[in-house]
Amino acid sequence: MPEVTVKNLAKTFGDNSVLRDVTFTIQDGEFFTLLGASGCGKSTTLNCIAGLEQPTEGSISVGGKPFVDAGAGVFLPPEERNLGMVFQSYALWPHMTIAKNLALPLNIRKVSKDKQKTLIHDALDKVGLADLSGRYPHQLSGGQQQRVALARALVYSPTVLLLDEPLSNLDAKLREQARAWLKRLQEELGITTVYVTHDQEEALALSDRIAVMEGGNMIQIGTPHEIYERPAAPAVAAFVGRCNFFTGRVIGQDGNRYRILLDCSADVVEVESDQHIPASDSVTVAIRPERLEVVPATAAASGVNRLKTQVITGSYVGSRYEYDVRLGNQVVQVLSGRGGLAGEVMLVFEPAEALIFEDRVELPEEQSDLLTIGT
Ligand SMILES: Nc1ncnc2c1ncn2[C@@H]1O[C@H](COP(=O)(O)OP(=O)(O)OP(=O)(O)O)[C@@H](O)[C@H]1O
Repeated sequence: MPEVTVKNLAKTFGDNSVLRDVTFTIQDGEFFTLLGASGCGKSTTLNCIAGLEQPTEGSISVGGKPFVDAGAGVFLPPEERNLGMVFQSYALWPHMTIAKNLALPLNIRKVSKDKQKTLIHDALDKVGLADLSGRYPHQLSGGQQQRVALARALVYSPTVLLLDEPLSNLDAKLREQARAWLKRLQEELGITTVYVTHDQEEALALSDRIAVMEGGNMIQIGTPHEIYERPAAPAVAAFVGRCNFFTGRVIGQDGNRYRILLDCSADVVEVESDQHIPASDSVTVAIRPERLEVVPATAAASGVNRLKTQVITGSYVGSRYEYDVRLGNQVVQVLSGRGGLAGEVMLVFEPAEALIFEDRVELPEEQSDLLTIGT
């Protein structure tokens, strides 16, 4: 299975620049996800790989074969790229049986009828639908139709699988099942896969690596663990998982531990970071709700990062309790195992659990909910 190389890709529609200098390499057999808010350029990137869009600048090659090179005037038509593609709308022909739907791409490739039969059976078998080849699409559930669309993309042994939000028409429960199933299938087949989604949970669960996009730029590429634990920018922390942001100023440093005066409450917090941040610099501190803890105000008051706050609301959300607490003029979200807290509480976190970003995030006057950037 080949490697996909995308270099300095740019795309403009008229005056509208929708992709800027996008560069990445997808390893052989990798499940690689393009993640970002609506309109950030995920589908355009995928369509450039598929040959459905022509990039304004840059190049794409698969397994060393040039698919497009804007500078050199190279453009391989989609039908010569041998890629499997599944869209959000499954695009099955309603008046044709499942077997006939799968035969279409084989007819185009002039595969003999005998061979077609075997290939169609094998492809439907891979997605667990070999028994349903004589049915029409309307006789299948949404989840089954989605599998047929996948079988149709696999039937001619494509070199790379391109999936554009293929699970988004399924209801939540089915979607989770389909996710696990798709991941298993991709691993079994070992097929290089490019997946587009705006669903961060889906991206974390499925991917070997994720590329987070914002406004036509790729802002971080990493494993799900890296993206979640070490987001490269506040926008990544906000988009992947939930995150509280606090602006402040560095007022001291001891080794890799920084003392930061928070704007919202004038509290001083301590945060560990390996970056070099000059004193008096304005920074943003980011902490995920599950990395914060709330304890009764009467609990031990000594130690670092113990901040007096007031509970605004507390609710039980199944596995945990979710609190909104007020820290100065800001609302902070906390996910805690501890229930029944009200009134004044102490907000606690470890210096290594927070992140410092040198870019200062614009916070609203009174933050009423978690800040999401770029959505
Ligand atoms: N054919 C087109 N002509 C003009 N603008 C386009 C065209 N196709 C896409 N765009 C614009 O390019 C930007 C990126 O679109 P794209 O579909 O790649 O985003 P996306 O991240 O996949 O979003 P979504 O998840 O909503 O599909 C959008 O602002 C969109 O309006």
